[in-house]
Amino acid sequence: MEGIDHLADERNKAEFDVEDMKIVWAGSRHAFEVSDRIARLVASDPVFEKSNRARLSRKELFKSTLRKCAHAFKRIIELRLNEEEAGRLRHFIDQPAYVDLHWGMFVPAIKGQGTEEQQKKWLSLANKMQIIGCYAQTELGHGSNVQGLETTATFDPKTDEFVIHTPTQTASKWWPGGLGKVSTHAVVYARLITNGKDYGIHGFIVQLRSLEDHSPLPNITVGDIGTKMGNGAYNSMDNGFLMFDHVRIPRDQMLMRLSKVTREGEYVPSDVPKQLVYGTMVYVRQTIVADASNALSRAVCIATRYSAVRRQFGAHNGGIETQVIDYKTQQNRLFPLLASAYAFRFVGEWLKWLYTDVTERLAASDFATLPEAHACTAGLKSLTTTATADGIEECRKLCGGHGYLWCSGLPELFAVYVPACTYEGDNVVLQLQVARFLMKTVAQLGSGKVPVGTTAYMGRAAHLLQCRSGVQKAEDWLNPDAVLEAFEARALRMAVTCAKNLSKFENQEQGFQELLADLVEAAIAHCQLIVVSKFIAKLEQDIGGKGVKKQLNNLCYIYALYLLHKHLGDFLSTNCITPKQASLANDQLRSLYTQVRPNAVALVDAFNYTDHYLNSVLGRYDGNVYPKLFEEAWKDPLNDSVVPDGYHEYLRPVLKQQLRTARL
Ligand SMILES: CC/C=C\C/C=C\C/C=C\C/C=C/C(=O)SCCNC(=O)CCNC(=O)[C@H](O)C(C)(C)COP(=O)(O)OP(=O)(O)OC[C@H]1O[C@@H](n2cnc3c(N)ncnc32)[C@H](O)[C@@H]1OP(=O)(O)O
Ligand SMILES: Cc1cc2nc3c(=O)[nH]c(=O)nc-3n(C[C@H](O)[C@H](O)[C@H](O)COP(=O)(O)OP(=O)(O)OC[C@H]3O[C@@H](n4cnc5c(N)ncnc54)[C@H](O)[C@@H]3O)c2cc1C
Repeated sequence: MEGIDHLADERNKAEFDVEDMKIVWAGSRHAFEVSDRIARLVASDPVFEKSNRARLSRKELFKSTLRKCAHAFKRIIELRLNEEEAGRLRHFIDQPAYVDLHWGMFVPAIKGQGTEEQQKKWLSLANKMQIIGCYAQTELGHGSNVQGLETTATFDPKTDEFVIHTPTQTASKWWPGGLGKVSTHAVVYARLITNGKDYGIHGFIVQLRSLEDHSPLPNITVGDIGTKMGNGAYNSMDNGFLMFDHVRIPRDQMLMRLSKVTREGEYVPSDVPKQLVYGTMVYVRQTIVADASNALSRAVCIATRYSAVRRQFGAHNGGIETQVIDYKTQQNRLFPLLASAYAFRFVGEWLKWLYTDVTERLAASDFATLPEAHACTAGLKSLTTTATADGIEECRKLCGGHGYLWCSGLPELFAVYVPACTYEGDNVVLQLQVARFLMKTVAQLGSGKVPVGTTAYMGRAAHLLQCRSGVQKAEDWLNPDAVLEAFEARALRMAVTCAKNLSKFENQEQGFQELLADLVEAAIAHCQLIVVSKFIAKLEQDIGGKGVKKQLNNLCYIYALYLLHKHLGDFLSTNCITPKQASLANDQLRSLYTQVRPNAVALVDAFNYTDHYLNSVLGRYDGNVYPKLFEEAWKDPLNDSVVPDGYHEYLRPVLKQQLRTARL
């Protein structure tokens, strides 16, 4: 029935103030108000309709994406939206598009790697979208191994130009978003060659298409790489291929903030770490961590509301059946994901702070925290995207059969989200970067160099390598010190074990390759510790609102104790806890589930998602699921006619044939 809130009973059960929790989730009252206003703006604009996305052909979907982007740009200008508001507008439109790469990578790459003069020239064009850019790094043959890229940029001193060339098929750029059909320009990563010497990978601004008629410029071959996983989903994006046949660009289109090539062709190396050429990736990884909680919370919101609506079994004497959310198995799968959504929100906030801090330090020529910023962004990007992709799929299963329908919102969300485990660095490759950082830190223990920041705990190695958990009863697992010590001891012991095993190899690199799987496990343990510790740190902040802190406390310990339960092998094999303590952690976890249960729907309401943004029949705010499932079914093109197209050609003859056979 329209107008009835089928989840009203659930909402009435809440023991905290949802409006206050909305502010905590958003990060500030200001952030909440901006998000709320812009989400409503998008939801009320028919151009941003998306409920029929799965039924569009790729061409129709792509054209609708262009239309949405153009309309968004028009609205941004008409309403004089600022950068923050424009970013929220793109977010709530919720359709991957070339603009994501233009604003998310092309502009940041120029800001980070261009000289002041280059920024002035290119950003003034890019900011007005008089040019549209993408980030062209990955090639057909190499993505993870950036040093293995083959595209060349050879300096020609006669003309003061670089010659950009694709020497082999595997050197073709392949994957850049926005490249296939839209971008007029790209930041192209290529091997810089001058005076016959290869100086490695550098960034160059290259024009790809005419600003008059959009045709590719001479000697440039460009196109879309083809349809990707899922209906709708990431297919609104024109991921592209690109080949250069000796394309010439002026010397001043090399991004020269870090290193330079002079008019004479002399290479002037950077006086700052060469890794800064990877700076855009650090920036984007940080934004991907912040975004993980958006995707996970969205799936959890759908699964929680539907789990409260859905009833199966348990009716006695004709009574009402059990809401599936009341099954402990459902809670054990759903509530850790709810807790993870909040955990990733807070670690994302912290990572943003870390990124801002390192950026300010770099500007003051302090490079000391760059390795840690790289390890944190790489490791947390890997951890949060893996957990989010797996979590979305788990939410689909939590919704039973109906979760598999496109209109549940979950299949498309999964298909859009899952490449986050690959782009901006394959998640295993990124954890190996963390492992290298940890092995270096362990090697320096005892050298007098005190580990700081997220590795500060390693400085307490003497204690952490021999301590035993003091937990004696289930409630002891709600003590932050007990939880932190267990996670710190586990992370340190795993890292030290890897370091010891590495030292048995004469050739360290060979040893590293042999121990890759263990190293990844140690890196994950370190990253999980970061998330747990940042959640605990959040609880130490001044958080107001009726009952809000209590709920966050419950979620924090669900997150930590669920991880402990899931990775019990690590905690037991490193002797950080005993089997009895593990069992107490489980008892505590069950008790926390019971405490969260009456608040579950309100905890997902606190995300403040509009029905437009969720785009899910199962996750509707009013819980009116069943009539709406029917409405969606009737909209399917197969139901346009009672007898399907093809009946006369293909179905009737078969049925007639069967009749004849049956008569024989
Ligand atoms: C909300 C999102 C907003 C906007 C985006 C919109 C949409 C997003 C959708 C899709 C966009 C996708 C874009 C892309 O995918 S772009 C391509 C991304 N590609 C990668 O991520 C490649 C992954 N590979 C690497 O990053 C590196 O090559 C790797 C880290 C694997 C290093 O390999 P290698 O061991 O060969 O290292 P070297 O290059 O020799 O360097 C070693 C040295 O450098 C340090 N290092 C490495 N990376 C960084 C870094 N980023 N920052 C700082 N330092 C770095 C590394 O630790 C070593 O240090 P040391 O041991 O001291 O020598
Ligand atoms: C949707 C999408 C959008 C993208 N957008 C862009 C873009 O805008 N611009 C751009 O430049 N690129 C983009 N990319 C490319 C992306 O960055 C790369 O695909 C990504 O970095 C992974 O690299 P790869 O494909 O070479 O994987 P590979 O490295 O070939 O990975 C294959 C397997 O090998 C394993 N592996 C590789 N190296 C190691 C190692 N050293 N140790 C152990 N295991 C290893 C990996 O774990 C993985 O299992 C995009 C990709 C996708 C899917």
